[in-house]
Amino acid sequence: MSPRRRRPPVRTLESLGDLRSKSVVVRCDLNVPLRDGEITDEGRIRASLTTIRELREAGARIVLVSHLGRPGGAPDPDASLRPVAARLEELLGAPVGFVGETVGDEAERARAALRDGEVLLLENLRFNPGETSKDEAERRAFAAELARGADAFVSDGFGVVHRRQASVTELAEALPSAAGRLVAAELEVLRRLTEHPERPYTVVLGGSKVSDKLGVIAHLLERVDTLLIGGGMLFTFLAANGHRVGRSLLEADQIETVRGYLAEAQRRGVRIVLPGDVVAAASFAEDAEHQVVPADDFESSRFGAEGIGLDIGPDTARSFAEAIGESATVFWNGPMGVFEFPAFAAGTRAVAEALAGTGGFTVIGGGDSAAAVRSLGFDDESFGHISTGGGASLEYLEGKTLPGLEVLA
Ligand SMILES: Nc1ncnc2c1ncn2[C@@H]1O[C@H](COP(=O)(O)OP(=O)(O)OP(=O)(O)O)[C@@H](O)[C@H]1O
Ligand SMILES: O=C(O)[C@H](O)COP(=O)(O)O
Repeated sequence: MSPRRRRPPVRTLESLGDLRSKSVVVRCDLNVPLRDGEITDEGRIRASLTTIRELREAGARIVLVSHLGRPGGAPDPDASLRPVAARLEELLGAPVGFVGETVGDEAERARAALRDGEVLLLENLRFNPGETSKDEAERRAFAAELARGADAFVSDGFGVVHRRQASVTELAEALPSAAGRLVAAELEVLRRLTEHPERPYTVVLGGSKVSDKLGVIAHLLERVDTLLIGGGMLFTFLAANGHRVGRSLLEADQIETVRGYLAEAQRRGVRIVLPGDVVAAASFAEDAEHQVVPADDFESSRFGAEGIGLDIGPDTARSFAEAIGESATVFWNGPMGVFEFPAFAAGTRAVAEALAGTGGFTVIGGGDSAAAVRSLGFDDESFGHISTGGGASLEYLEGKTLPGLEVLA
């Protein structure tokens, strides 16, 4: 097992001293799922409230910044934070100003006009190329614009602490900075998973950010007893075992890597459970015709090589539920299928039920995973913890140094 560095604690709000009449920029992760302009899960907005309320009570002048989606450095009306400002205002029970730009004259005027305890949300950070630039100087320049006129920075977007982006890393370096309450609370739970996980320890992986998350597996193999693979990720595993997967999500250039994981798991005695059956659909659509097929014969469905895998099958769901039931600790990231379409939500529901029903310590990580369990009718109390960060919590569990936490230590 690789040596486990103890991570230094992050600075908390107390380190910033008295914030009355101070201009405080708060990085939140308000990246909520939207459907036709409607917020379909407001968990991340609710999770941000504790810090905002505390700063209001402290009399700070609060400038909130966040990203939404991946608009690629240019304005995109479909990724505007305006609907989020409206919902935040309702949940906070206090006015939340909004300006349609992140930096510029209008933003500067609105920031300067804030009075003690008032809240302003700026437009999507990722409309600006400097936010996600690979060039450190560009990120630094954008962070300097965000920092202008501010006295302090609070990092509370747990979902992005694994990103080296201007509002996460360079902004924290530009101002006196500390972790907000959400980041601190998330770290407390995740520390329990990394330092003393009760065994057997099972990790369930799914979702669609396959290339982001495959790499996590190498590190998880050193730490877990069982890995259950569903969601978009499973098809790269099936391909690694020599099976055809039609038009399903596939990272062809990762097949060799995945073969390496399978061999390594065998060497270490880690159980990787792959689906025995999957749901093949005629197309990626809510009302697509579909059929359950053996995972090792995916193209045997009536859609042949045109089929696209959108969920794990019922046998797989049962075997995953059984493995979860036998575990003392379970971490789950990524839906098992395209749960947004009811016809392909059964696998995700089965896994959620198994987590809710086990006596073990359960943690769900990820914006979409959290949205999935809530949309299927589970309440947050059914699970040990629902983390707002998908990629972030996984990278934390991997043992990686997260850039957004390093700058707060
Ligand atoms: N077989 C599949 N094919 C395509 N997409 C899938 C499949 N299974 C699940 N998905 C999609 O995966 C998406 C969620 O994946 P993602 O990796 O973003 O999850 P998350 O970790 O919970 O979220 P985040 O990383 O954004 O916090 C869902 O929108 C779901 O429809
Ligand atoms: O949804 C997430 O995991 C966070 O909001 C981070 O988004 P990103 O993967 O686009 O950086």
